[in-house]
Amino acid sequence: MLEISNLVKSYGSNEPVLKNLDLTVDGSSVVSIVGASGAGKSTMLRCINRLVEPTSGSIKLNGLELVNLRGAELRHARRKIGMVFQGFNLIDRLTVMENVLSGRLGYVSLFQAVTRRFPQSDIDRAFQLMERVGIAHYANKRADELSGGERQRVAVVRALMQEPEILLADEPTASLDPKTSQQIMTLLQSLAQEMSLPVLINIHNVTQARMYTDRIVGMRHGNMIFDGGPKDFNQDALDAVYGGIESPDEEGVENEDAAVTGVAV
Ligand SMILES: Nc1ncnc2c1ncn2[C@@H]1O[C@H](COP(=O)(O)OP(=O)(O)OP(=O)(O)O)[C@@H](O)[C@H]1O
Repeated sequence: MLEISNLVKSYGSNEPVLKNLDLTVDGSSVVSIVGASGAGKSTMLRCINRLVEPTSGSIKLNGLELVNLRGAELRHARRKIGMVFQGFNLIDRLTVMENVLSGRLGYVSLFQAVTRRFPQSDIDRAFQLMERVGIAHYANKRADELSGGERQRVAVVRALMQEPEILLADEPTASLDPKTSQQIMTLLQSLAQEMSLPVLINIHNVTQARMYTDRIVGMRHGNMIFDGGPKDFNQDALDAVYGGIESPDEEGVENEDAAVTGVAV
């Protein structure tokens, strides 16, 4: 379970970009974080894995306070936080398997890491997960030979190799076409269920947030101004979150839905 309370983040002496946020997410929930550009979505996600230092407040993952951890304790805690990015963040010149195994770097010795001698149990788990997401046949291909959707699957498997207790996804579908985006969202939804893994997704596509997540959190100017089910995220909520600005992906919704009818994942 993730428990965020009174989270504040200010960059330098500027006005806080996160203002006393509270958020609790339990196992297997898939939560979308929506909001206009600059609302603070990425900052919140990055405070959780401490890529950004919170100014004050508390972030607990399964009871462990993450704020103020240092050194080895922080490295150990980070192993339990998987992250998936818009740009996939793979190492292009390495194979799919090598990228996937890099998810174990926090668990192996320096010697094993440098010589890339991973335990057989890691290799077995890598194949198991690659099978699960449909990329096992690409194990020996270079990462840069894959399509965007395939690359994001590699990134998801790499994150799962960390044996995470939470998965954070920062606009995981923003670089993908509509059909592939839907496949990735369905995949994240299924994995959350199968692994009892809470998943937090920063997403600009409100249609996908409504379709593929259990809960939507709406942010505006660093405040959480909506927290509810997809059905409750109606026009009023949309207007409140986006303040009359058209949300980026409300346009063309019908086309997108039509494009993905019958997609199997
Ligand atoms: N490293 C930084 N230094 C100073 N200000 C920052 C930094 N990172 C983000 N900000 C500011 O914090 C605010 C929130 O940014 P953040 O990236 O969290 O928003 P967001 O909701 O994720 O936006 P987007 O949807 O465009 O990614 C913005 O005003 C941004 O300019």
